Amino acid sequence: MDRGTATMFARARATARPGHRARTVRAAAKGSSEKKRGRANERAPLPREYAHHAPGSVQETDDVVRWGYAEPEAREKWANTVITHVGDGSREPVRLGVCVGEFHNKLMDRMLEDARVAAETMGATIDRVMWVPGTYEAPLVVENMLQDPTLDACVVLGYIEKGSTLHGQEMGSTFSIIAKQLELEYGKPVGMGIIGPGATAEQAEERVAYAGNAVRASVRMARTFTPAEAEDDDER
Ligand SMILES: Nc1c(NC[C@H](O)[C@H](O)[C@H](O)CO)[nH]c(=O)[nH]c1=O
Ligand SMILES: CC(=O)[C@@H](O)COP(=O)(O)O
Repeated sequence: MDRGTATMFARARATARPGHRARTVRAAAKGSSEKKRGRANERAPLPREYAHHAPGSVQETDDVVRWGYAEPEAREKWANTVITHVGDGSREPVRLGVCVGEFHNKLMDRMLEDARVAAETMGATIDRVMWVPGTYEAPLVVENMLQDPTLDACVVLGYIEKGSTLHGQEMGSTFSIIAKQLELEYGKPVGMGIIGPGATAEQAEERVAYAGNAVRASVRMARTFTPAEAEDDDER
């Protein structure tokens, strides 16, 4: 990480809302409540519509995954370590906001549908969708969605195409830094369903499933880290 980026993160941490960390921990603890335990471990089959998946991605398989640390011969080595997989054991409903770039409208229609199917499979709902001209417009929408107490997480869908200059790279890294900074500031996950930068149209076609990946990741994250005030709102 270069110095400018490190300074930006340091500033974000310094200005993060006071007490947020405590709320996050409380929310995580709440995740193990009776209510959540009741719906634990239900799994719906995942659709396999697209050819390309992130290699080795756990979310992308319905097969039983065997973890090295859980094998009998490894148990002793890990006996004193708490090992968890974020979001596991919870089917808590998660309310998502989705921000989509109009720049590649046809592809985005398909990514949005992939996101919807993934949300449904995960026991989450997409409660709000906002289309923006392109990825550069997404940061303000992400912030707005994270501020909304009726939403638990936000997912951004986009495609940053291969251009002839560094414009796309600049867009991608600027957006990534801001999105992750906002995630830390608000303590709500921001799912990154962005293809590229630098992806050709053919590569983009094969990566529509990045939308579902981002939904599954942010739903799992929200189940563990959703801030207390968003949950409290539900319980009032
Ligand atoms: N070229 C891509 C864009 N460009 C549009 C910008 O995001 C923005 O709307 C414009 O600069 C006005 O502020 N957006 C993408 O999402 N993907 C691209 O490949
Ligand atoms: C990634 C882009 O925005 C792209 O369309 C712009 O192309 P260029 O890098 O040739 O300006």
